[in-house]
Amino acid sequence: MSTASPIWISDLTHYYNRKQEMPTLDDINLSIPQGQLTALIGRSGCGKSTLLQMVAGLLMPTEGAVRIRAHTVTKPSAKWNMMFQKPSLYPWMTVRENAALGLVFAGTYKHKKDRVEELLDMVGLSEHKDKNVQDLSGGQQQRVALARSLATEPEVLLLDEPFSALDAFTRTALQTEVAQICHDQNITMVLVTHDIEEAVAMADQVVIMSHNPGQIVGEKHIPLDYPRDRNSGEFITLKDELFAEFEKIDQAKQKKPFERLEVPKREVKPPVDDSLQQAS
Ligand SMILES: Nc1ncnc2c1ncn2[C@@H]1O[C@H](COP(=O)(O)OP(=O)(O)OP(=O)(O)O)[C@@H](O)[C@H]1O
Repeated sequence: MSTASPIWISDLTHYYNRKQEMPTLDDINLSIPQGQLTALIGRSGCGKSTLLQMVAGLLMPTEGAVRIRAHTVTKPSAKWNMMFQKPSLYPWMTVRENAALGLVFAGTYKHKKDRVEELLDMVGLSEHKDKNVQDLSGGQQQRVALARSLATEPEVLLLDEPFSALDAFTRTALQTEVAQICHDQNITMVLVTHDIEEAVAMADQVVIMSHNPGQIVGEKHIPLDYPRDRNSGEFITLKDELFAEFEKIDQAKQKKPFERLEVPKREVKPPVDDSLQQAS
């Protein structure tokens, strides 16, 4: 089982270039407790992927910092794995070889071969392990990417719209499975999505962002057990409440399209100031 870590995002502001009047991300403060499943939702262009890339260490903020456990994130790490909309597999390799890649790079595959086998079984690919990944469907390829992400026993799993290219049945199945796996293995998950139903299906906490500038304008706790019944009254009510929240934000933005919305300052105090310490 992984030992998941809390994420601290403090006073984070980002400009992609100096000519921008409004920052892409504006004074983002967010703490994500250990093992929590968080969804970032917001309209296209509000900065969700930018924020996720900063948590992944793929992009540095103009101001502020992301910390995972006691480390300031300054570069990618196998401890926090990212999954994208496209599974980015090596087409000439088999399912097993692709799933093992993270371990091969870490030099630990020899000792952890069994883990790859177990994960491929867990994600429903038992019969496909020796196939070339090109011969799999999109959903199966995304399962390979999931097995590869989990093989290195990440503390944090970062998902950038990972299921949006899949058909509705596969998408629903993977949403349920990934949430259950993260929940069971105490992995801290951050999911970027446009899809309110996906957020309610997978997350413990939904963070709502607005655009121009990208701000956190709301947060909603989803107090439902896993696996979740999408037809239950509670599920539908939570989904409706999130839609209503979204509409409220849209109306506020229509009145002030390029202004900050007034939201209470969120206080996030990371436990230690270790800005010189880097994650390995
Ligand atoms: N490399 C870049 N250089 C300059 N601007 C960028 C870059 N990447 C993103 N942006 C801009 O930053 C803003 C936020 O983009 P981002 O992709 O983070 O939003 P998003 O909420 O994830 O959008 P979507 O839901 O459509 O994927 C957008 O206005 C986008 O055009």
